[in-house]
Amino acid sequence: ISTETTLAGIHFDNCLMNAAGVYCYDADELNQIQKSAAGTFVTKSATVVPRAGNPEPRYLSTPWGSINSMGLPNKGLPYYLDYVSQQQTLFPEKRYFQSITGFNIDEDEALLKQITDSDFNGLVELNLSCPNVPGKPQTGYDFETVEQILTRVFEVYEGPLGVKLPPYFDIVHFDQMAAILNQFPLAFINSVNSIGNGLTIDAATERVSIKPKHGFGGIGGDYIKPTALANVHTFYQRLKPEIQIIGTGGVKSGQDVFEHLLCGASMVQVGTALHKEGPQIFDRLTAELQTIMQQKGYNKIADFKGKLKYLD
Ligand SMILES: C=Cc1c(C(=O)O)[nH]c(=O)[nH]c1=O
Repeated sequence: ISTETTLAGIHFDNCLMNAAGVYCYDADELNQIQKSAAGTFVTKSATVVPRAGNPEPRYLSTPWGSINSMGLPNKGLPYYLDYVSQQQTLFPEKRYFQSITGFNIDEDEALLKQITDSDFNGLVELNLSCPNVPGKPQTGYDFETVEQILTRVFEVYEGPLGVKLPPYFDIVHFDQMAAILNQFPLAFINSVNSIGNGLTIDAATERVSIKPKHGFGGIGGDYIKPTALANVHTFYQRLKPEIQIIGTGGVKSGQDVFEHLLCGASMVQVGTALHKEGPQIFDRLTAELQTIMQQKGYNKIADFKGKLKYLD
Protein backbone atom coordinates (compact mmCIF):
# COMPACT_ATOMS: atom_id res chain seq x y z
CA ILE A 1 0.00 0.00 0.00
CA SER A 2 1.86 3.04 -1.26
CA THR A 3 0.99 6.69 -0.49
CA GLU A 4 3.72 7.96 -2.80
CA THR A 5 2.89 10.44 -5.54
CA THR A 6 4.32 12.30 -8.51
CA LEU A 7 3.96 16.03 -9.16
CA ALA A 8 5.49 17.85 -12.14
CA GLY A 9 7.31 14.62 -12.97
CA ILE A 10 8.94 14.63 -9.52
CA HIS A 11 8.48 11.61 -7.23
CA PHE A 12 7.59 12.07 -3.57
CA ASP A 13 7.67 9.17 -1.09
CA ASN A 14 4.49 10.49 0.53
CA CYS A 15 1.63 12.60 -0.83
CA LEU A 16 1.39 14.56 2.43
CA MET A 17 3.15 17.80 3.34
CA ASN A 18 2.64 20.98 5.37
CA ALA A 19 0.64 23.92 4.11
CA ALA A 20 2.61 27.16 3.66
CA GLY A 21 2.45 29.19 6.84
CA VAL A 22 2.33 26.24 9.24
CA TYR A 23 5.52 24.76 10.75
CA CYS A 24 7.67 26.49 8.15
CA TYR A 25 8.69 29.91 9.49
CA ASP A 26 12.32 29.05 10.32
CA ALA A 27 14.95 26.28 10.20
CA ASP A 28 13.75 24.78 13.49
CA GLU A 29 10.20 24.31 12.24
CA LEU A 30 11.27 23.19 8.76
CA ASN A 31 13.66 20.63 10.30
CA GLN A 32 10.71 19.12 12.17
CA ILE A 33 8.76 18.65 8.93
CA GLN A 34 11.89 17.31 7.21
CA LYS A 35 12.26 14.69 9.98
CA SER A 36 8.56 13.78 9.92
CA ALA A 37 6.69 11.34 7.68
CA ALA A 38 5.78 14.20 5.32
CA GLY A 39 6.95 13.68 1.76
CA THR A 40 8.42 17.19 1.53
CA PHE A 41 7.88 20.70 2.90
CA VAL A 42 6.94 24.16 1.68
CA THR A 43 8.41 27.27 3.29
CA LYS A 44 6.42 30.16 4.70
CA SER A 45 5.59 32.53 1.84
CA ALA A 46 8.73 34.62 1.44
CA THR A 47 8.78 38.31 0.58
CA VAL A 48 11.55 40.52 -0.80
CA VAL A 49 12.49 41.72 2.69
CA PRO A 50 11.81 40.04 6.09
CA ARG A 51 8.54 40.94 7.76
CA ALA A 52 7.48 40.93 11.42
CA GLY A 53 3.84 40.47 10.42
CA ASN A 54 0.76 41.71 12.22
CA PRO A 55 0.48 42.39 15.99
CA GLU A 56 -0.44 39.46 18.24
CA PRO A 57 -2.69 37.68 19.07
CA ARG A 58 -2.94 36.86 15.37
CA TYR A 59 -3.77 33.12 15.39
CA LEU A 60 -6.46 31.19 17.25
CA SER A 61 -7.26 27.48 17.15
CA THR A 62 -10.97 26.80 17.62
CA PRO A 63 -12.85 23.49 18.07
CA TRP A 64 -13.67 23.44 14.35
CA GLY A 65 -10.48 24.96 12.93
CA SER A 66 -8.58 28.21 13.07
CA ILE A 67 -8.56 31.89 12.32
CA ASN A 68 -5.37 33.79 11.43
CA SER A 69 -4.25 37.20 10.41
CA MET A 70 -0.49 36.63 10.57
CA GLY A 71 0.32 39.38 8.08
CA LEU A 72 3.01 37.42 6.23
CA PRO A 73 5.69 37.23 8.92
CA ASN A 74 8.75 35.66 7.29
CA LYS A 75 12.54 35.71 7.25
CA GLY A 76 12.81 36.95 3.66
CA LEU A 77 13.59 34.83 0.60
CA PRO A 78 17.41 34.62 1.03
CA TYR A 79 16.97 32.90 4.42
CA TYR A 80 14.79 30.17 2.95
CA LEU A 81 16.94 29.71 -0.14
CA ASP A 82 19.97 29.16 2.13
CA TYR A 83 18.05 26.65 4.24
CA VAL A 84 16.72 24.73 1.25
CA SER A 85 20.18 24.74 -0.33
CA GLN A 86 21.55 23.00 2.80
CA GLN A 87 18.72 20.45 2.70
CA GLN A 88 19.34 19.78 -1.00
CA THR A 89 22.96 18.94 -0.13
CA LEU A 90 21.94 16.69 2.77
CA PHE A 91 19.14 14.97 0.83
CA PRO A 92 20.08 15.22 -2.87
CA GLU A 93 17.18 13.03 -4.02
CA LYS A 94 14.47 15.14 -2.33
CA ARG A 95 12.69 18.15 -3.84
CA TYR A 96 11.21 21.00 -1.77
CA PHE A 97 8.71 23.81 -2.29
CA GLN A 98 9.55 27.50 -1.96
CA SER A 99 6.51 29.70 -1.40
CA ILE A 100 6.82 33.31 -2.48
CA THR A 101 4.58 36.33 -2.60
CA GLY A 102 5.33 39.77 -4.02
CA PHE A 103 3.24 42.86 -3.33
CA ASN A 104 3.29 43.70 -7.01
CA ILE A 105 4.31 42.13 -10.31
CA ASP A 106 7.83 43.58 -10.16
CA GLU A 107 8.39 42.02 -6.75
CA ASP A 108 7.18 38.68 -8.08
CA GLU A 109 9.73 38.99 -10.88
CA ALA A 110 12.51 39.98 -8.45
CA LEU A 111 11.75 36.99 -6.21
CA LEU A 112 11.80 34.62 -9.18
CA LYS A 113 15.08 36.04 -10.42
CA GLN A 114 16.61 35.44 -6.97
CA ILE A 115 15.46 31.83 -7.16
CA THR A 116 16.84 31.45 -10.69
CA ASP A 117 20.19 32.81 -9.54
CA SER A 118 20.31 30.35 -6.62
CA ASP A 119 20.95 26.58 -6.65
CA PHE A 120 17.28 25.90 -5.82
CA ASN A 121 16.14 22.73 -7.63
CA GLY A 122 12.61 22.38 -6.25
CA LEU A 123 9.17 23.75 -7.05
CA VAL A 124 7.92 27.33 -6.60
CA GLU A 125 4.52 27.98 -5.05
CA LEU A 126 3.49 31.53 -5.98
CA ASN A 127 0.99 32.69 -3.42
CA LEU A 128 -1.79 34.70 -5.05
CA SER A 129 -4.10 34.50 -2.06
CA CYS A 130 -2.80 36.14 1.08
CA PRO A 131 -5.92 37.65 2.68
CA ASN A 132 -4.29 39.40 5.62
CA VAL A 133 -2.17 42.31 4.44
CA PRO A 134 -4.26 45.38 5.27
CA GLY A 135 -4.86 47.48 2.18
CA LYS A 136 -3.79 44.76 -0.25
CA PRO A 137 -6.62 43.10 -2.24
CA GLN A 138 -6.81 39.34 -2.74
CA THR A 139 -4.84 38.98 -6.00
CA GLY A 140 -6.59 35.68 -6.70
CA TYR A 141 -9.93 37.48 -7.00
CA ASP A 142 -8.60 40.00 -9.53
CA PHE A 143 -8.63 37.92 -12.72
CA GLU A 144 -6.94 40.49 -14.99
CA THR A 145 -4.09 40.88 -12.52
CA VAL A 146 -3.71 37.09 -12.22
CA GLU A 147 -3.38 36.87 -16.01
CA GLN A 148 -0.82 39.72 -16.07
CA ILE A 149 1.22 38.15 -13.26
CA LEU A 150 1.27 34.70 -14.88
CA THR A 151 2.26 36.22 -18.23
CA ARG A 152 5.26 37.95 -16.61
CA VAL A 153 6.10 34.93 -14.43
CA PHE A 154 6.48 32.60 -17.39
CA GLU A 155 8.52 35.19 -19.28
CA VAL A 156 11.11 35.17 -16.49
CA TYR A 157 10.99 31.77 -14.76
CA GLU A 158 11.67 28.32 -16.27
CA GLY A 159 11.47 25.90 -13.36
CA PRO A 160 8.37 24.01 -12.11
CA LEU A 161 5.95 26.57 -10.66
CA GLY A 162 2.40 26.54 -9.34
CA VAL A 163 0.03 29.01 -7.76
CA LYS A 164 -1.72 29.02 -4.35
CA LEU A 165 -5.29 30.08 -4.97
CA PRO A 166 -8.01 31.44 -2.72
CA PRO A 167 -11.28 29.53 -2.59
CA TYR A 168 -13.86 30.41 -5.24
CA PHE A 169 -17.59 30.11 -4.62
CA ASP A 170 -19.15 30.80 -8.01
CA ILE A 171 -19.24 28.45 -11.02
CA VAL A 172 -18.62 31.32 -13.44
CA HIS A 173 -15.53 32.29 -11.42
CA PHE A 174 -14.29 28.69 -11.66
CA ASP A 175 -14.78 28.83 -15.45
CA GLN A 176 -12.99 32.18 -15.73
CA MET A 177 -10.05 31.17 -13.56
CA ALA A 178 -9.66 27.79 -15.31
CA ALA A 179 -9.63 29.55 -18.69
CA ILE A 180 -6.82 31.82 -17.47
CA LEU A 181 -4.79 29.07 -15.79
CA ASN A 182 -5.02 26.79 -18.85
CA GLN A 183 -3.11 29.39 -20.89
CA PHE A 184 0.06 28.85 -18.89
CA PRO A 185 2.62 26.04 -18.40
CA LEU A 186 1.80 25.71 -14.72
CA ALA A 187 3.10 22.61 -12.93
CA PHE A 188 0.26 22.74 -10.42
CA ILE A 189 -2.33 24.78 -8.64
CA ASN A 190 -2.87 24.59 -4.91
CA SER A 191 -6.50 24.91 -3.81
CA VAL A 192 -7.37 26.35 -1.29
CA ASN A 193 -5.90 29.01 0.89
CA SER A 194 -7.89 30.04 3.97
CA ILE A 195 -11.35 31.50 3.45
CA GLY A 196 -10.56 35.18 3.85
CA ASN A 197 -11.94 37.61 6.36
CA GLY A 198 -13.92 35.41 8.68
CA LEU A 199 -14.67 36.52 12.24
CA THR A 200 -14.63 34.54 15.48
CA ILE A 201 -15.63 36.11 18.79
CA ASP A 202 -15.57 35.33 22.51
CA ALA A 203 -19.10 35.73 23.85
CA ALA A 204 -17.87 35.76 27.46
CA THR A 205 -15.65 38.81 26.98
CA GLU A 206 -17.70 40.13 24.07
CA ARG A 207 -14.45 40.61 22.16
CA VAL A 208 -12.96 39.42 18.88
CA SER A 209 -10.34 36.61 19.04
CA ILE A 210 -7.40 38.19 17.22
CA LYS A 211 -5.96 41.71 17.21
CA PRO A 212 -5.35 42.58 13.52
CA LYS A 213 -8.12 43.85 11.27
CA HIS A 214 -10.68 44.16 14.09
CA GLY A 215 -10.62 40.39 14.47
CA PHE A 216 -11.05 39.47 10.81
CA GLY A 217 -8.84 36.66 9.51
CA GLY A 218 -8.45 33.65 7.24
CA ILE A 219 -10.48 30.61 8.26
CA GLY A 220 -9.06 27.09 8.14
CA GLY A 221 -9.96 23.62 9.38
CA ASP A 222 -13.27 21.71 9.44
CA TYR A 223 -15.12 24.90 8.47
CA ILE A 224 -13.59 24.89 5.00
CA LYS A 225 -13.34 21.24 3.88
CA PRO A 226 -16.49 21.28 1.67
CA THR A 227 -15.22 24.43 -0.04
CA ALA A 228 -11.73 22.97 -0.43
CA LEU A 229 -13.04 19.71 -1.95
CA ALA A 230 -15.26 21.64 -4.38
CA ASN A 231 -12.33 23.79 -5.53
CA VAL A 232 -10.03 20.77 -5.95
CA HIS A 233 -12.62 18.84 -7.94
CA THR A 234 -13.77 21.78 -10.04
CA PHE A 235 -10.24 22.58 -11.17
CA TYR A 236 -9.55 18.86 -11.67
CA GLN A 237 -12.50 18.80 -14.08
CA ARG A 238 -11.52 22.01 -15.91
CA LEU A 239 -7.72 22.20 -16.06
CA LYS A 240 -5.60 20.57 -18.75
CA PRO A 241 -4.08 17.34 -17.36
CA GLU A 242 -0.54 18.80 -17.31
CA ILE A 243 -1.62 21.10 -14.47
CA GLN A 244 -1.84 18.91 -11.36
CA ILE A 245 -3.61 19.83 -8.17
CA ILE A 246 -2.46 20.13 -4.58
CA GLY A 247 -5.42 19.83 -2.23
CA THR A 248 -5.41 21.93 0.92
CA GLY A 249 -8.14 22.63 3.42
CA GLY A 250 -9.88 20.78 6.23
CA VAL A 251 -7.52 17.78 6.39
CA LYS A 252 -7.25 16.19 9.83
CA SER A 253 -7.81 12.47 9.13
CA GLY A 254 -6.86 9.81 6.60
CA GLN A 255 -10.42 10.00 5.31
CA ASP A 256 -9.99 13.72 4.60
CA VAL A 257 -6.80 12.94 2.67
CA PHE A 258 -8.64 10.20 0.75
CA GLU A 259 -11.45 12.63 -0.12
CA HIS A 260 -9.02 15.21 -1.52
CA LEU A 261 -7.31 12.54 -3.64
CA LEU A 262 -10.68 11.20 -4.81
CA CYS A 263 -11.55 14.75 -5.91
CA GLY A 264 -8.39 14.86 -8.03
CA ALA A 265 -5.52 16.07 -5.82
CA SER A 266 -2.06 14.59 -6.45
CA MET A 267 -0.60 15.99 -3.22
CA VAL A 268 -2.34 16.99 0.02
CA GLN A 269 -1.25 19.75 2.39
CA VAL A 270 -2.12 20.05 6.08
CA GLY A 271 -2.33 23.40 7.91
CA THR A 272 -4.69 23.88 10.86
CA ALA A 273 -4.51 20.26 12.08
CA LEU A 274 -0.71 20.29 11.79
CA HIS A 275 -0.64 23.45 13.90
CA LYS A 276 -2.73 21.69 16.57
CA GLU A 277 -1.16 18.20 16.54
CA GLY A 278 2.42 18.79 15.41
CA PRO A 279 4.49 16.95 12.77
CA GLN A 280 3.68 13.49 14.15
CA ILE A 281 0.28 14.02 12.51
CA PHE A 282 1.88 12.81 9.27
CA ASP A 283 2.44 9.34 10.76
CA ARG A 284 -1.21 9.15 11.77
CA LEU A 285 -2.59 10.48 8.49
CA THR A 286 -0.41 8.12 6.45
CA ALA A 287 -1.47 5.09 8.51
CA GLU A 288 -5.15 6.06 8.35
CA LEU A 289 -4.97 6.58 4.57
CA GLN A 290 -3.24 3.21 4.10
CA THR A 291 -5.97 1.51 6.17
CA ILE A 292 -8.68 3.05 3.99
CA MET A 293 -6.84 2.07 0.81
CA GLN A 294 -6.40 -1.50 2.09
CA GLN A 295 -10.08 -1.79 3.00
CA LYS A 296 -11.02 -0.62 -0.50
CA GLY A 297 -8.47 -2.78 -2.30
CA TYR A 298 -6.37 0.13 -3.60
CA ASN A 299 -2.58 -0.32 -3.77
CA LYS A 300 -1.59 3.11 -5.00
CA ILE A 301 -3.10 6.59 -5.33
CA ALA A 302 -3.51 6.26 -9.10
CA ASP A 303 -6.07 3.51 -8.43
CA PHE A 304 -8.60 6.09 -7.19
CA LYS A 305 -7.26 9.61 -7.83
CA GLY A 306 -9.95 11.82 -9.35
CA LYS A 307 -12.45 8.95 -9.55
CA LEU A 308 -15.20 10.65 -7.58
CA LYS A 309 -18.57 9.30 -8.74
CA TYR A 310 -21.72 11.36 -9.41
CA LEU A 311 -25.28 10.32 -8.81
CA ASP A 312 -26.46 11.01 -12.36
C1 LIG B 1 0.91 34.51 2.96
C2 LIG B 1 -0.01 35.06 3.76
C3 LIG B 1 -1.10 34.28 4.33
C4 LIG B 1 -1.43 34.42 5.67
C5 LIG B 1 -0.76 35.39 6.58
O1 LIG B 1 0.49 35.41 6.62
O2 LIG B 1 -1.53 36.14 7.22
N1 LIG B 1 -2.46 33.71 6.19
C6 LIG B 1 -3.20 32.83 5.44
O3 LIG B 1 -4.15 32.18 5.91
N2 LIG B 1 -2.87 32.67 4.12
C7 LIG B 1 -1.86 33.35 3.53
O4 LIG B 1 -1.62 33.16 2.32
